[in-house]
Amino acid sequence: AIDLSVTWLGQTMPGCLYNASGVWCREEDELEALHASAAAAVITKSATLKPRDGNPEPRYCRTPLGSINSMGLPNRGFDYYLDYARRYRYGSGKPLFLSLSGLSLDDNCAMLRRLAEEGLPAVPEVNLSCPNVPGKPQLGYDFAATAEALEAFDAAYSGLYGVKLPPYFDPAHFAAMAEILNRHPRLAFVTCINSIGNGLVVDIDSEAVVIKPKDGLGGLGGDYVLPTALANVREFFRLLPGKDVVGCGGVKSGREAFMHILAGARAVQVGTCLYHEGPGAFSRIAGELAMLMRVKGYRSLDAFRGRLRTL
Ligand SMILES: O=C1NC(=O)NC(C(=O)O)N1
Repeated sequence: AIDLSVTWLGQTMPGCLYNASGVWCREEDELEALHASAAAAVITKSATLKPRDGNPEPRYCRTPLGSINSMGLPNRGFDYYLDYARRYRYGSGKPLFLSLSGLSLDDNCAMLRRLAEEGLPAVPEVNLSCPNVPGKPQLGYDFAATAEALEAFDAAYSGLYGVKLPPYFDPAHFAAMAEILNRHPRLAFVTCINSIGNGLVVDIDSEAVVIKPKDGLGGLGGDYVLPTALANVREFFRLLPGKDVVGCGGVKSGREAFMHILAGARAVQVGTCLYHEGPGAFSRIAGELAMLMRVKGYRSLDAFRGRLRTL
């Protein structure tokens, strides 16, 4: 039999696929649908301390190659997701991750401290990479600010946590970030990647952009981002010994999930594809991955994780 289970963060989850933060996870009924699906874990929409409406619509658009979004962190606020985390069924074996995207370092630390006080099994994934809040540059592109933030996170939260990284495009940037991330032993995982920020999709019929915020600039997902996502997974897999890398970006079938794991991913998140297919995507993709493994003679993910060959 094919084993798709993943052991990390001191627990074993029944599979390797779950949602990317932001997709199918803002409302409790969405989260419950994910938990009831073949998703092996659940992560909540990035929370800010207070509820947010987000950016004006249209703010999401599907394209033949994926998606563009400038949601602007619309969410129910930290208390809503903390309340959900209090009632979540951890006994299912499906971990719950809380995505935190504070609008300031103080907000991120306040949320981490509140979460620590609760002593819940939920694991924080701190979003360093939202590209869509006007006036808020992506923290992950400011190395000094990232270094300062991680020191503060360590002081605010005594458990294991992760960060959601933006895509990087230069070996010097991979090295600079790895040097910072490797200072933090309780930073247990990085999720690579968030959307490729500030793309521009043009509709030639209307001769206009397709989303309203930021004059049409938005984060790209889907086929557009797969090679960049795989590069970030493989580089951080090499550069962060002892940490896990979660793959996110361009996964729409067992093939891309296989690629992410081959590149080193411990687990794999699904965003754009989930947005359009719904939670049924998880059983389809898991089945395709299992079939691919069977054909190749792999019985578990450990048999090929990180074994991407170079020439
Ligand atoms: O981190 C984020 N990445 C995105 O692509 N969009 C959302 C958002 O805009 O809320 N946040």
